[in-house]
This record gives sequence, structure tokens and C-alpha cells, in this order.
Amino acid sequence: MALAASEGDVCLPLAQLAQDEAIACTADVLRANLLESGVAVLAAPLPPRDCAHPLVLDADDRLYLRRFFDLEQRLAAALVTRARAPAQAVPPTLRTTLDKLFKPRTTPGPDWQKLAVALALQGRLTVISGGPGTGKTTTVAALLACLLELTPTLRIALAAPTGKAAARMLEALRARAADLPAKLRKRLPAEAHTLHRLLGVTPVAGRFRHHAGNPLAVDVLVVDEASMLDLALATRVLDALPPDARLILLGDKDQLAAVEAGAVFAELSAARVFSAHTLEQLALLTGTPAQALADLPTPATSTALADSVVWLTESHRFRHDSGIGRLAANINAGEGTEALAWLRGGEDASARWIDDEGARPSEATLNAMEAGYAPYLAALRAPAVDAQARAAAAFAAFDRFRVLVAVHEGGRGLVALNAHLERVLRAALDLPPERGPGHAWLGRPVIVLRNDALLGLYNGDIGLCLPDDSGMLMVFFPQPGGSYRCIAPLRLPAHDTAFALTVHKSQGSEFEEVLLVLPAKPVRVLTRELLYTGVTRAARQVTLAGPARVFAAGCGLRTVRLSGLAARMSAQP
Ligand SMILES: Nc1ncnc2c1ncn2[C@@H]1O[C@H](COP(=O)(O)OP(=O)(O)OP(=O)(O)O)[C@@H](O)[C@H]1O
Repeated sequence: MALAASEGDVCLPLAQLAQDEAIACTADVLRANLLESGVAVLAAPLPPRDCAHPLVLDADDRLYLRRFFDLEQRLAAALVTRARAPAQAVPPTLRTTLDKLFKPRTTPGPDWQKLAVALALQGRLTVISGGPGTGKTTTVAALLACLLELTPTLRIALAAPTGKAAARMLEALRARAADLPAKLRKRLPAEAHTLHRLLGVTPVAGRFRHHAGNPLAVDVLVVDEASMLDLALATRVLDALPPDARLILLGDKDQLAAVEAGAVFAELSAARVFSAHTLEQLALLTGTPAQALADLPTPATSTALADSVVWLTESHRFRHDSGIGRLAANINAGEGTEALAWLRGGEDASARWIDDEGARPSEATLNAMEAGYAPYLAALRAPAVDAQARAAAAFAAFDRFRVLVAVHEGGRGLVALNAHLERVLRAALDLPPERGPGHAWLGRPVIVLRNDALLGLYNGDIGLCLPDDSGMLMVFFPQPGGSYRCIAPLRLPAHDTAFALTVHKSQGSEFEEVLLVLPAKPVRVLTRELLYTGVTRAARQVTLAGPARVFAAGCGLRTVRLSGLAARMSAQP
């Protein structure tokens, strides 16, 4: 079970477990043995309160670690309670506001951004799924404008699983809110938090200061990059949210799931289903012709998350047929061979392919890696007025490009590519030979691997080693408001070099250009979701380097996360 959890699964179906070579018996025999031995207890529908069994078996023969069963049960109940909360009346005056915020469309079809706002105005749980640039943040800016118009004193919190994602969200929200009246803009939050910081980290792992007994003082919580939410964190967020607060989850259902167990966002946003009554209300509020909504699924029996899920599918950042959009669509559809045909033909400069089959990256791949960081090298060499100005220039140059990888080890993995780029940069800057792994040197980018609440650093934060105004090498981290704070290298929690990042660690970030280096052989972690997430980190240009068969195999491989969340939500009384 622990192995399954480490691969992201929340539970294991008994039938699958029974096929394991080490177990080799029927599911019936396995069930009887587990229950008789006292290792597992039946959930009917919940396990008895005071039992000490480490495993729980549910009515559909899913076997859980006790902790995961409790979390999943709690999360399902909390989500369904929120989704079923009676619809809130929306004053008709908001129709005028919505019309002002969303100009009539020039393209056919309903305006899903406007519909998403109308839906979120009525409910306490709204899940908005969309690929890059589909207007999720713009939608939230409009929603907050409507809510603030109704309640000027509304307490809004913005959060994301990583510091980078939180900072991007705040920046994007400010930009999207630029057209709002100044009195509303002023009331938007000035900060976005990591979820850990919002919930309040305590010295006890997994315990937060805010929970059901000490809820967050918020009326609306917006969580961006929600596909990175694992089961445990999602449960803590729901626990800490006051019952009448609104929760808005933004994410991309096609992206990689969290590193830890669970694929909460993908499960929540898998289907969008509306009741006939809600569609009627939405049509009224948004002025959408009922005909335009007629094709939407309206099941006879309501589903757990009916009227809570919206998909945004139109990218405003790049056209569907532009290189990055087209490649992302091919990957999502499992069309690796089709993608390779046009990538190899060099049809679109925004998506490039380097045929590279060796155990180590070819000359062409290494050249692309080094060329990508040439502007960063130039920024490190350039004179600067002061340390803050140098940090701003260095971050701007560093953040425009990133090397992404699927695996840690091997000649094409994270460690090897970081080592290569370190050697190249040190040679170019005439730095003395390495003094061993982990020390500071001018220009070293670092990624934080552990939360350190005291220092205010969180897993995934990225800093750059640069001189401070006294010439001492420090690690600079961006902070809200655009300035940089610096921390002595020796004080940093566990960290690593960050020229190359795993695709997992790149979630929540976006770069002008991305070079995605694939491994030499197909591996289990190289899935459709990983390729999609990697490719969609690029805003302007993506280059893939690897063997064609590895890319094609990855497009054909879907991530399967075993979980019972959807079933448990449907089973809620
Ligand atoms: N309805 C629209 N019409 C035209 N442009 C739009 C529309 N909605 C959003 N945009 C523009 O598209 C770009 C992306 O919008 P936005 O940041 O809201 O998308 P997102 O889904 O939050 O993106 P991300 O992938 O960064 O999370 C922005 O430049 C925004 O101004």
C-alpha cells in the first residue's frame, strides 16, 4: 500500500492486488484473509470509530491505508456539502455588470467565461478547468469585481500550491483587473499565498494553524494551479474554509497530478454537468440564448458536482493551430506520430524537434541548452547600479528559458544536465573549479526542496546566487511588490541547482522558451500528462529533444491514479 501511495495512488482495487505475484490468490480469498487477520476493517459505509486496523476495505473492494480513507471520506463529504449548498440569489443588477465586463462575442458559441462567473456567483464551489491562456484569471478578476460590487468588505484570499504559482497568479490578476473601476481594483488582495502559508504551517508535519476549529477568516478563497493539490492538502483546505465561504478552484484537468497521492482536480473536473434549472438561470443572467446551451449534458439524476464545473477551452494566448497549441492538442489526443510528422517538417517555428537518440544529449541539444541561457550569462556579466537592479536583470533573463526533464538520473536526466550547465557557466564566468556539490557560486540558480516557515521559503521557490551590495554572495528570492530579499547560502533549507527542472517541479511556472529533454528509453513516468504539462510551460517557443519512439510512447501512455473520490462523492447521502 505504501508503494502504491508513493506512486500517487490513494487506494488499490482488491482484484488488482490479488493478481500480484507475491499474493496470487482470488480477490475473495484475499478479502477474507485481510478481514479475518484484523489487518483490514470493512467500511460500511464508515469504519467503526475506535478500531485500530491499519487498512480499510470499502464496499467496492478498494483497499486503503486508514489515513487515506479518512482523508478521502472527509474531502468527499466537504465538497458535496459545498456543491449542494442552496444557490445564492444573484441580484438582477449584476446582469448589467456582467454585460459591461464581457463584451458580446464575435465568435460563435456561448461565452464560457461569462457563464463561469454567473455560475460562481450562485454557488459555494466552482471548479474552472482550462489549458494555458484560456482566460481563467480573467474570469476570476471579473468574478471578484461582481462579488465586490455586492459586498465591498468581502474578504478575499488568493493561494496556490507553490510560491511561484501564487506570485504569477497575483501578477496576472492585477494585469487582468487593470480595466476595472479603481474603487474595485483597490479592494483586490495585495498578496497571494502558498497554501501552506495561508493555512499556517506548524512544527508538526501535516498540522496547520487553520482547521475546522479555527477556520480561515475569508469569504472567498481562490486556489490557482489546483491540479497540484494532493488528497491531504485538498482536505486541509476544505477543513479550514468556513462553511459559507466560496471556494474557486482553477486548474487544468489535463496537467500532471500532484506529486503526493491523489488526483483531486482531475477527478473534480472530469465532467461538467448542469441541471435544467441552473441552465435557465445562467441563460437569464448572462443573456445567453437558451439554444446555445441546449447541447449541454443535463442528466435526469443530479451528480455530486452538478452545476459546479466549467471548462474553458479557447486559448487567447496562442491559436489552437499555432505550434504550441497544436502540439498540446496532439499530445492530449495521443497523436504522437501525427505530431512528429509536422514537428520534423519544421512547419512552425514555435514548436521544434531535435532528433536525439543517444544515452547523452547530442551536440545540437547541448547547444540549444547553452543558447537558452546565453542571455542569463550576459545579465550576470553586465554592470549594475546595485544588488536589487542586478537581481531584477538576472531574474528577467533567467526566467525566460528553462530546460525541463522527465527523469532525475541518467545522461539525459536532471543531475547530468544541471552538472553540464554548471560547468559551462562557471567556465564562461572564469569561476574557480567546483568545491563540491551544494555550495554557492555566482549565478547558481537554486530550487528549494523543503518548506521553511521561519525563513518564509517553500518547496519549489527559486533563487539566484548573486552578490549583495557589499559583494558577498547571497541567494536572492523575488518577493511581492517586485523587490528581492537575500538569504545567506548556509541558511537555505535543502535545495538543488535549477538550470534544469523536472516537469513536476515546473508546474505553476511559465517561460518564454522551454527545452524539454526526453530520456533515451521509454519510462513509466513519461506520460501524456507529463508531455502536455512540459510543452504548455512555454509561452513562445518549445523545443523537444529526444528519440521519436520515446515521444510517441509517452503520448500513448496515460497517467492512472487509483482513487475512490468520485465514487465517494456520488455515495454521499
Ligand atoms: N475573452 C477574452 N478575449 C480576448 N482575450 C482574452 C480573453 N480572456 C482572456 N484574454 C487574454 O488572454 C490572456 C490569458 O488570459 P488569462 O491570464 O486570464 O488566462 P489563464 O487561463 O489564467 O492563463 P494561465 O495559463 O497563465 O493560467 C491574457 O492576455 C488575457 O488578457
